[in-house]
Amino acid sequence: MENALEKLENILEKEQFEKIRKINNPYLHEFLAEWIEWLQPSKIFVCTDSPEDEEYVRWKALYYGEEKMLEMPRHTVHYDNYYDQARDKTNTKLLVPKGVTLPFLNTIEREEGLREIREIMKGIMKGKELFICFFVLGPKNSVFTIPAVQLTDSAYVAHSEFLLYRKGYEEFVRMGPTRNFLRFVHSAGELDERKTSKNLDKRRIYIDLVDETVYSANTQYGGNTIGLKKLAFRLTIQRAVREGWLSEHMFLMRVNGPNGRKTYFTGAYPSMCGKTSTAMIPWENIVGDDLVFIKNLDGRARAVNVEIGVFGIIEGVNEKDDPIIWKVLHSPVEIIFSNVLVKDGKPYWNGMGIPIPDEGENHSGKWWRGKKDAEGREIPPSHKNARFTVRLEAFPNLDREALENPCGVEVGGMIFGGRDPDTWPPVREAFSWQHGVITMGASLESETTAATLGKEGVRAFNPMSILDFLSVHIGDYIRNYLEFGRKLKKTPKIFAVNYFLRENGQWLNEKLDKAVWLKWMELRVHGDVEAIETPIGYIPKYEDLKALFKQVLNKEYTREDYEKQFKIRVPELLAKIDRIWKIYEPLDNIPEELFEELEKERKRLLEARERYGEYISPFKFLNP
Ligand SMILES: Nc1nc2c(ncn2[C@@H]2O[C@H](COP(=O)(O)OP(=O)(O)O)[C@@H](O)[C@H]2O)c(=O)[nH]1
Ligand SMILES: C=C(OP(=O)(O)O)C(=O)O
Ligand SMILES: [Mn+2]
Repeated sequence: MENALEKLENILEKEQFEKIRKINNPYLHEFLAEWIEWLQPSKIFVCTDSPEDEEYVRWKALYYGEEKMLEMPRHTVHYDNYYDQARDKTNTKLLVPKGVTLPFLNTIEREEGLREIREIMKGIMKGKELFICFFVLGPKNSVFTIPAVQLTDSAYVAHSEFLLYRKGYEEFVRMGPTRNFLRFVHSAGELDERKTSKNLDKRRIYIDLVDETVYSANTQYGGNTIGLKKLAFRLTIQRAVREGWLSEHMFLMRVNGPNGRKTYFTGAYPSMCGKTSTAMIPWENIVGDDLVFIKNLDGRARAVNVEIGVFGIIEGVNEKDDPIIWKVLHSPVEIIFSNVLVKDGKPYWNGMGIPIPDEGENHSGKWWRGKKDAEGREIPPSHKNARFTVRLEAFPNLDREALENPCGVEVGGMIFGGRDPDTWPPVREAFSWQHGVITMGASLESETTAATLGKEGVRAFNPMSILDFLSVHIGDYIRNYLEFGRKLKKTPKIFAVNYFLRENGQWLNEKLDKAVWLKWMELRVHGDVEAIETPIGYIPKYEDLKALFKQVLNKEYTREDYEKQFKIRVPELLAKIDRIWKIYEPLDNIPEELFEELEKERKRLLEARERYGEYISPFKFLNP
């Protein structure tokens, strides 16, 4: 019988085969041979780490019409189908062995799922070119490194990955025979005249936890297709829980303290809830904006950015609030804009703070102001989930050393936050690791956004901002978190933030106020300021915030604003504990500490209500 390598020799052109032959890995060869036979591409290109191969992919994205050039050199625009603009939760499923169920997530029995996805993908690349690409997650040559191979017939997807991930071909050559790599098989499927996926009824994202392989078909939107991003995330969560580390939906940034002190923070907020905009605050430094790995190295929690680029939301990016992103988006560095309005070669998006043309091309095709979609809804100039893809090296505020350090950076603080209109104060600190993990991380709720298909603005349970990606039982996931903290010699402090408090339809905070919360948290990590003890954790003292508002934003911060923002909302907080309790109670396998910690918090709130009433001014806790 022919072995896999011989098969590949027969299928691939000589030049391409030589690239594969250099990788001495029968597991890779088998995977490639099997899938190439199944997908039946008409042409195959293997990407090494050379600049020429990357250039080839970039050029093919233009050649096949998946991207178009814009006026500014190195800028391109890509469109996804009008109905393919966000993550498709309904058709994303975890393949699980018979009899296994996982709370909250769509699952399908593995054999059945594999049969279905194979059927959908059979011959799907006829007439198309397959790109075989190698990358690594995390820095190279480190305890964090996870290699991955991507098969895709979308040059746009491959191009995006070259902007977002470290190249991994040489790593595969170096590794030799090993099964230890993640696998992604993607096809955009049949394309329409606008080069967007046509057969959305057959859109599927199937995650095989056994073979560490993710299949994605008949979709182009990055959140569904870029293998190393949210698809790999499901696989790495599983690995992390198995091996005792953390794979998280978090930004990683440096907050600059007094006298040049550098303190690193991670922040877990659900999609579209402020990770990128927080990590991009001009006077602080970004390391990553979406995914981190955290490991216990020598008793300290150390974190790396999984990626090297940003797939960021462009809506609302304007010169005033996001000066750095704004500048990068207007400079001739390599950028893919997706689902924005284009007129005369220039990209435009909602909320960019300058006049937007009344016509052009956007995610709906030819567009004019007032245009309605098939459902009768008016189409805005750009989609809410329109994005930009760019390398981090384009940003002047990048902490390059932290990005490249194979041992990562020590985490001083971990932040949890979401879109919460009425319950949590803007910032607070947990009493302990366990208190933070349970009452902040595991109790996170957030209003749904346009990052997923479906209704927006619905309050939803989203523990650690990870619910959409959770590939293990939530009880095991939380237990691993608690355990991770217990084993550290020094635990990071845990904080919760809320940028989205509303009263009478008005935000209680401005977008840049978060810069002040960050500075306060930095001071707290080092014990430089005191804080007020409340039933739900420590909150800032008015005087400290007043000084920080002046110093950081040159703004007057009034006592009234402080009281309004930081009052302890007992009824909402109690209702929330009830909601969270009810979610966890029926699940088996939830660590007992979770209920204990929630019960203690409930008791503290009831006592406070007894003494001070339902809505408690923070000043009350200062002078009881
Ligand atoms: N009201 C309000 N909106 C914000 C704030 N920070 C970010 N946003 C908006 O939230 C959306 C998503 O932000 P982004 O940082 O890209 O979220 P990510 O997906 O978590 O990285 C954007 O439309 C921002 O304008 C804030 O402090 N207040
Ligand atoms: C790519 C995504 O990430 P985020 O919105 O968190 O930036 C996504 O959710 O589709
Ligand atoms: Mn983001």
